[in-house]
Amino acid sequence: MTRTRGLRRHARRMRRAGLQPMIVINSDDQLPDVIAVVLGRALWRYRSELAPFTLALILLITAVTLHVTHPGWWVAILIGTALSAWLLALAGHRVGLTLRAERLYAATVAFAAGGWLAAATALGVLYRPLPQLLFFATFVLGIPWWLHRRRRARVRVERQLAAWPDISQAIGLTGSRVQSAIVDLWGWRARVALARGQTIQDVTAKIPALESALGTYRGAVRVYPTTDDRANRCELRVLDIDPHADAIPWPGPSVTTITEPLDLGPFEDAAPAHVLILRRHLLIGGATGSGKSGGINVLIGNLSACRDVVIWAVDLKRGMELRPWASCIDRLATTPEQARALLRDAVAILEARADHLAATGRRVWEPSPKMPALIIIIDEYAELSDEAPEATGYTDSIARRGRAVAVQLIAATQRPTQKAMGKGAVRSQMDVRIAFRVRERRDVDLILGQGMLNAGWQAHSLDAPGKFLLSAPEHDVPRRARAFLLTDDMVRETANRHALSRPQLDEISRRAVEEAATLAATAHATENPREPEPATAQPEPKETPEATLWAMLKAAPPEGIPVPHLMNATGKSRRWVYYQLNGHATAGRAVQISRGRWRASDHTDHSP
Ligand SMILES: Nc1ncnc2c1ncn2[C@@H]1O[C@H](COP(=O)(O)OP(=O)(O)OP(=O)(O)O)[C@@H](O)[C@H]1O
Repeated sequence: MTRTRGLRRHARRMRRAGLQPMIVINSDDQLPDVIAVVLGRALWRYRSELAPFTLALILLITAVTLHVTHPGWWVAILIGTALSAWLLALAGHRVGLTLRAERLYAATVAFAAGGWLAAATALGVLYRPLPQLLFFATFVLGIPWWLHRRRRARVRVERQLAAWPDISQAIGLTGSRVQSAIVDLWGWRARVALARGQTIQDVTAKIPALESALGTYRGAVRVYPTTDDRANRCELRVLDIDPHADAIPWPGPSVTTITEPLDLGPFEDAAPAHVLILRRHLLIGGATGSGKSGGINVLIGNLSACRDVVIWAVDLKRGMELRPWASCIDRLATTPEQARALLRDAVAILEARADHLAATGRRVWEPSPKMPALIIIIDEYAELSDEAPEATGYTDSIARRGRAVAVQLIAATQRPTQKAMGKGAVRSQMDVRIAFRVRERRDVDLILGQGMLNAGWQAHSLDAPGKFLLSAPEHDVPRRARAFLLTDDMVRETANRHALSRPQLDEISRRAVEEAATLAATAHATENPREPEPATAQPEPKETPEATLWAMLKAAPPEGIPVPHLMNATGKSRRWVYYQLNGHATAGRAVQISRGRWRASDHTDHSP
């Protein structure tokens, strides 16, 4: 025994000297003892991979014991098995089984293991086909275990952390300790306690050595101060996968309210690019094909899940980009006239809200499902300036005065030159800037602001679609991020899911829109006594709700008009709208095109 301890000490000394320990055995040495040590270490090191065999062995021993001592316990085992499988399936997330597949797997294993144990307790382990069953089940149920990505990642991290004393010594950070570590989707992060006199700068200087010692790719290790800012602690971020190597599928909405920051996609170190957009205007710029529309999809995907936001949009490319979201967009303008009317109404809302705030002695509009924020998305802003230049006066007002009343702009454009952005203050009022790849270096300053290129915001060097730089009050250093990517199916599915839960504009805003439309109609009638008012998305304000609904059904595009639009235009409840729609459908006057979308039937020429 003393000899073995001596051998171990010797091996440790050699390892410290940088040599591989070599075990020398002569004929009269204590061979079984050394083999036991090596075997024990291997069993311990590979304990995770061996877990299915360990479980099978435990079952076997337990079954043999119980069959001899308490064969009648099989009923209790069976009840316990059913109960634990059921609990794992239903409440497994409480013990860290976050995915449904993981919970189902755990429940299946519990059920199979418990069922076998009950049978073997009653009948004996040699009762056929119990031995064969145990053998095959170990392998079949072992496969998902061996292939499970998170388990493998955890084991890899555990091994790297176990080697930390050696690693820290090899790179000159002797005495530092890993206090805790978390494995996530992209790799792992650990809190490191530094030895006396070591600083975070010492660790940063050792990053290349650390990457080599951990066997990662170059650029995979980041070092940050800890949140408590202690000088003798740091956070180590180790990436297994480069988060920007491939397109990153959108995981779904990250918010349900605009009062929380939403997640646009990960930065290079996998930290989420969270940005708050409440009471802020957004400018999105980038060359064609750089991913602007993808970025807008992420924004709308999140906003569509917020019950305290009404989305309006202007898409003068005939609605090509934004139409897939139509069921979640309360009002979509696809022609210059509609855009003009939409922005005019937005200014009317802004003013009505400002009056309301002044009258009630409040400073800002707090969005809620009953008093939602209004977000106006303008895709390709330059087209608006070109085709409806007078409408940019409205965007100017919104940009300057919209924040407090939560009437906000999200404008996207390739190059936000002064000409493209109209003459007003829109560009200078943008609080959050998102720069996708630009073609020319000088475009960086156009999107992000004067001097940003020289300050290191190199948007011209972004090398893949969807990559962007984010400038916002909480993001003041240039860090590359990559937007999530929504496939067409994801857009369709998300829009369908949220279409029915979209909020309506509040009473104050609705009344402001009606008044603005009446004023515009009166002004138009005065200027052009014979011509009718050009068609806009809004119906005649004086019509009855029934007539408004019918007019909108008749004017609906082939894909139908969303129910929230009908609710908004008529000012009636969902129940009322559906009651009317059912009446029209029964009479053969209206048809449901898809979920929540209706139009007048093709064969009808009679009004109700
Ligand atoms: N986040 C992303 N991750 C990976 N690929 C992306 C991402 N966003 C966009 N792409 C790819 O780049 C292509 C162009 O993207 P997108 O249409 O969003 O660019 P754009 O800047 O809006 O272009 P345009 O100004 O011509 O409309 C898309 O078809 C898609 O394949």
